[in-house]
Amino acid sequence: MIRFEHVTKRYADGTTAVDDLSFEVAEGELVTLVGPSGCGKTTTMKMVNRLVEPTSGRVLVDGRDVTATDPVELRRRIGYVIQQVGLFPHRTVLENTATVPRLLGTGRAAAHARAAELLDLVGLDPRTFGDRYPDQLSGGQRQRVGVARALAADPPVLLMDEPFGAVDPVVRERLQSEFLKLQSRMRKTVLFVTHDLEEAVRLGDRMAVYGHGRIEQLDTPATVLGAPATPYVADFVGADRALRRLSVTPVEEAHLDRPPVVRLDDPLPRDGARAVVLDADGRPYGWLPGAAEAAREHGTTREHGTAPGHGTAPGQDTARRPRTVREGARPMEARVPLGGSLREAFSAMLRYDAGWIAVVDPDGDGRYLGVLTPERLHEALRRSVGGVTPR
Ligand SMILES: Nc1ncnc2c1ncn2[C@@H]1O[C@H](COP(=O)(O)OP(=O)(O)OP(=O)(O)O)[C@@H](O)[C@H]1O
Repeated sequence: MIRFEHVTKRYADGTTAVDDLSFEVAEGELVTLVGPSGCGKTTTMKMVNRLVEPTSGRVLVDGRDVTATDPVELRRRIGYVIQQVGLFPHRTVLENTATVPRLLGTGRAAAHARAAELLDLVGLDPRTFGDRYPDQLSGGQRQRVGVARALAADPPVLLMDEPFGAVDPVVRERLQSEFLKLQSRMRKTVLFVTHDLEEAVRLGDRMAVYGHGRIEQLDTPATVLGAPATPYVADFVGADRALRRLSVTPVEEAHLDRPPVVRLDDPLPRDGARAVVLDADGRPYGWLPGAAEAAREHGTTREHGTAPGHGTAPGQDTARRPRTVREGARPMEARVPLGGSLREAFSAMLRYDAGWIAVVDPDGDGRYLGVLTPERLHEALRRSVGGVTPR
């Protein structure tokens, strides 16, 4: 747990970087600090591991005033990830990752084994990357090593200062997703500085919006976006905050439709409605057009007689018509986990031009739970951005 009590930092030249700051990051919580350049985010963070000392007030980590702790020992207990990752150029990726455990006295073999585990955890195969040097990695890979290295001593507290700042938006989004997955397992206490509002919204259990040296609002992303506390925050989160809310509004049970379900090995229902097709493990496999829909399509094919690879010999139409669910099933690629964001669902719907999105169990094996239709998605979107609740 990290606690700031009336902390002020005035630099020697008189700049007040942080002004009477009080807030707390609970154990296992990830708080993002977001705000314009120069508003004191980095200074706040550096006061936790004593790279900067407060002018007044106290910073406590796990109840202990950091100024009463030896800075070297403190920094070993607090993982620190920065944008310019600061890897040692003449050490391999594995050696870089094992740095802190080695400093803490762990034997070489054990430290390397742990480092290999961590590299794996952040998505770098230690057999491929372990023996490389930092300049043989891409920017995104270096960032991952930075995260792995910060985790190596298993610190309860992580400070992350624009850790994904140096990579392009696509890689950044992937690193964010992976980090979220990791955090849901590790539950570290994290202070995460970013310029990027999307990132702050996506990653934070809570987000602190900074004005000059002060926090203007500290709350869940949904609340900051939905009910900005001050005109400054409203301005900062922008006019399109309603849209941003989509990123933080989860797909819920109540949004789901439950059309008929058939199994892959079932016989084809004759007069059925459109159905969802599940495989033997209860995962979505595809969808089956309703009888009327299928007949319409076959009618069209017969009329034009142009289906590729088929002649016009009598009886072929019947042969072409599927007889089992497996033959008749069409792919259903668009899927989101329950609890995934409406934004994710919306973008899957657009990407696959899909009428149905399969909603699956987020834990384990992707079991089918229901579908999200365009109508239900629309309804959920309207509710999320504060529109009229449909009756
Ligand atoms: N060592 C220093 N001496 C004097 N002023 C400093 C020092 N470090 C930072 N500042 C000033 O303190 C203020 C806050 O800086 P800080 O780096 O904490 O902001 P930030 O919000 O992290 O900015 P950015 O997003 O640009 O990194 C700025 O006005 C900065 O110029």
